[in-house]
Formats: sequence, C-alpha cells, structure tokens
Amino acid sequence: HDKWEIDHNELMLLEELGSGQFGVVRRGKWRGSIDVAVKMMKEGTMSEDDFIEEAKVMTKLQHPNLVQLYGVCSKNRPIFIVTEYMRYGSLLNHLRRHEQSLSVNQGLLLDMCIQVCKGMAYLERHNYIHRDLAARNCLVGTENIVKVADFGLARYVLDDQYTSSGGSKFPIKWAPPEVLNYTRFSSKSDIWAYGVLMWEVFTCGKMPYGRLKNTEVVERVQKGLILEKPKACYKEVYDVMRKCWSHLPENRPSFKLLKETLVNVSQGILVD
Ligand SMILES: Cn1cc(-c2ccnc(-n3ncc4cc(C(C)(C)C)cc(F)c4c3=O)c2CO)cc(Nc2ccncn2)c1=O
Repeated sequence: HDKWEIDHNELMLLEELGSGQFGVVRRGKWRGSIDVAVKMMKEGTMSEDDFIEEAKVMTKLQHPNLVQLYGVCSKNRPIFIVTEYMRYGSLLNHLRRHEQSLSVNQGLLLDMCIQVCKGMAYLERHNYIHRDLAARNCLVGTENIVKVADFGLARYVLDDQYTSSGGSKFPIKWAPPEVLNYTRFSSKSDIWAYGVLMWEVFTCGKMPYGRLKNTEVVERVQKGLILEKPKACYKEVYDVMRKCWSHLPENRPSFKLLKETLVNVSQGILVD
C-alpha cells in the first residue's frame, strides 16, 4: 500500500491560502480532523512524475522545524500535494506585520533563526539541499513556531525564469558566488541563504540590498560586498551572518555548528 498516496475523497477543501509557484494552495481537512494545506498543481508548472517519485523520500523527512509532507493525490490531475498546515502563513509576512513588537524583541528574533537552523541541520544531516531557503519559504504556527517549507521542490519547477540564474524569478539575493557563476547548489549554498534569512529576520522583513537590480547585486556579491549589519542586531549575531557569507563555500560553517553557536549567543544575551 503506497503510504505516500492520499485518497482525495478523504480531503475536504476549504479557503484559499494563496497561490505559490505551482498554483493555488487551499486549507483543508484530512480524514475529517487533520488540518492540512493542499497545493493544487497547475498543469505545466512542475515535472510531476519526477516529483511523485521524490515524494516517497520527502514524506520520510520528519522534524519539528520542517513543514511535514503528508502525501500526494497522484491518481488524478491536477495532482495535490498535502502538507501540514501552519496557521500564521509565511515568516516574511509575519515579520512585516509584527515589526513594531518584534523589533524590540531580539531574543524572539534569534529564537526564530535558531528554529530554522534546527530544521536545516536536520536536512543537512540527511544530505538534503533546500535550494530556495528564504523567509518567504518558512511558515509560522502557534506559539511562535517557525518551520522550513517547500524544501527540495525547486528541482521540479519547469519555469526557466525561476530555474536559470539569468531568469527574472531566480532568487539572486539569496545566492552565493558559486551559484551565481555555476549554479552549484550544496548545503553550503543553503548556509549562504540562511545568512540572508537571518538578515531578513533582524530587519523584520526588509528586502535585501533594497532596490538594487539583480545585476547590481551579482556584481557586489562577486566583489565580496556583503549586507550591512541591521540596526537592531547584536554584533555577535552579525558575526554569525558574516561567516555564512564567506566567499568560499568551504569557509562557511555547517548548520550543525551554526546551531551550537547561535544557542550559545542566545544564552549569552539572555544572561546580560
Ligand atoms: C503549508 N502552508 C502553505 C502555504 C502556502 C500558500 C501558498 N503558496 C505557498 N507556496 N509558497 C512558496 C512556494 C515556493 C516554492 C519553491 C519551489 C521553493 C519556489 C514551491 C511552492 F510550492 C510554494 C508554495 O506553495 C505556500 C507555502 O507552501 C500557506 C500556509 N498557511 C497560511 C496561513 C495563513 N495565511 C496564509 N497561509 C500553509 O500552512
């Protein structure tokens, strides 16, 4: 019995949550009581057969800071991707909506970063690369729980505006030099993106590099220019971001090491 296959008769679709890269996503109930989000894959947006194969692996990736993939409805078209539901939506919108109260609570901002780091350290342990880690691709639940979403899905996007580094939808501002030059993804390119995510968190959702055009950002990153320290950010925290932006991938920390560093920093701050 294909554990990852969900019977769409067990799903009740509710309100729309938004439309992502692959089409409309709705809230739903699975087997009457389980809150889920259902991605209804727009035809031609995803290499579906490859994804359905990968779904078997993805359902096995389980961690408190990863949005759980429950399964897929692949017997009909459009296919449905069924995941855990996160009540407060994207971390980016949450940061922007609560800037007032969050900007004076560095402990909470650091805690959010640590949660993302734990989810990413789990993926790193499983040699799983996200390829599009950013605040927009993390989700917020009750009690300030933050989870990493849509990990690994970038590999199945058919839109080459998104997949090629020259495309208008390519996440240039979260990409390290080796991705800009050779689209060489690794856990170390996820680390670079994580540093930018930390900067997003400590600026409560500002756009990295402001209004600079993608070409200008590529030039700066290749010259070794990095994002400036956010105003509301401890120096120790900014030092961690800078390590994530080491030009050479091998000079960047692992998520495992980052987690230990950030937990020590957070204990140091709370002691002050
Ligand atoms: C699980 N989940 C998903 C979403 C939700 C809704 C719309 N689009 C998306 N997105 N957003 C981004 C996204 C990105 C990708 C890349 C391949 C990485 C480019 C692939 C996707 F498939 C999505 C997607 O589906 C999501 C993220 O998957 C919203 C939730 N929750 C709420 C709650 C309140 N208001 C709004 N959303 C929720 O709990």
